[in-house]
Amino acid sequence: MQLRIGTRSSPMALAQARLVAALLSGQPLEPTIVPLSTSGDRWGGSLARLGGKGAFVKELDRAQLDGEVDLVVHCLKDIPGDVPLPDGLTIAAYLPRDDVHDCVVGARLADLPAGARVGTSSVRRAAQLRRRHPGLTPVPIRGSANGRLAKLDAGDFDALILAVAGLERIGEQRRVAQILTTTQMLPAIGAGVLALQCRVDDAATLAAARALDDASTRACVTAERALLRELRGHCHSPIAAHCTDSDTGLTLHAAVYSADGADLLEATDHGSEPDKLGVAVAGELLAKGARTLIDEIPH
Ligand SMILES: NCc1[nH]cc(CCC(=O)O)c1CC(=O)O
Repeated sequence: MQLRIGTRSSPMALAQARLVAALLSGQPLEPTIVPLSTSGDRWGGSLARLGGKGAFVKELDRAQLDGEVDLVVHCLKDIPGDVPLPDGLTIAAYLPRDDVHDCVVGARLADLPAGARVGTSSVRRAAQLRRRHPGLTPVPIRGSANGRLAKLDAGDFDALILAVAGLERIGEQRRVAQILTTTQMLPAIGAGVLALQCRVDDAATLAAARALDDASTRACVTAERALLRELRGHCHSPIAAHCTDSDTGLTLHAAVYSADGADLLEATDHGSEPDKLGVAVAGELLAKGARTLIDEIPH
């Protein structure tokens, strides 16, 4: 049976699709990769003007609903948290979480001089950077991870903040100068997790994808995404969270920042039911005033 995997065309997305194809290959499946170009990839301007991060996933979703592809591989981090998945689509599997950390490329943060330009477009990363390193200047950057590395090499920036998992996927992990601990840089919701999306009526693809689902990762990201949903966070929200799973159950730690990093609200809770845990931690953050910080930043 042929199984067409739809993906964005960036080197990172193609690497992810190849990884999933390798995991799925074997009788009776013959995975093929169908690279699609999304308006998010073609557009060089501000993502906010294109409708946010959703620009990267919307067109893949449409191609899948139209039957052009059978399986779509998304970075979970890129799937909007404030809107439900389109009707007719479901996440059949979450692959085991890769490295969840952000890192610095080009220099260690402590070695950078005052005023150094640190490339990141993430409100979450910029807020945490401003909070811990007020002397450094976060500067917006767009494009694929490979494109960002090229801009660093061209001298446009003094350092970059990127996800370790992304650099590993494009074979550039040697460029990591400093791994940031989750205390130094609390990760994005869903960081390091690949989501395998299927049509709800496609039993054959669903069955193949479900075999790759990692239950522990599913529990953790279900808690993280329940939090995001309750906070009504969008891709420009300064929200960070990390859920871990151990013998004693799930622990969800979450934070909401002001864009300048001056304000920080934090909450941590334990539990065994992922959705309830996410709702509980979101409730604590809202009780502390998270709504005001989140709504300060335009969608
Ligand atoms: N926003 C783009 C994006 N989406 C997922 C990853 C990396 C892999 C991951 O965390 O799943 C990246 C690149 C980055 O943030 O450096």
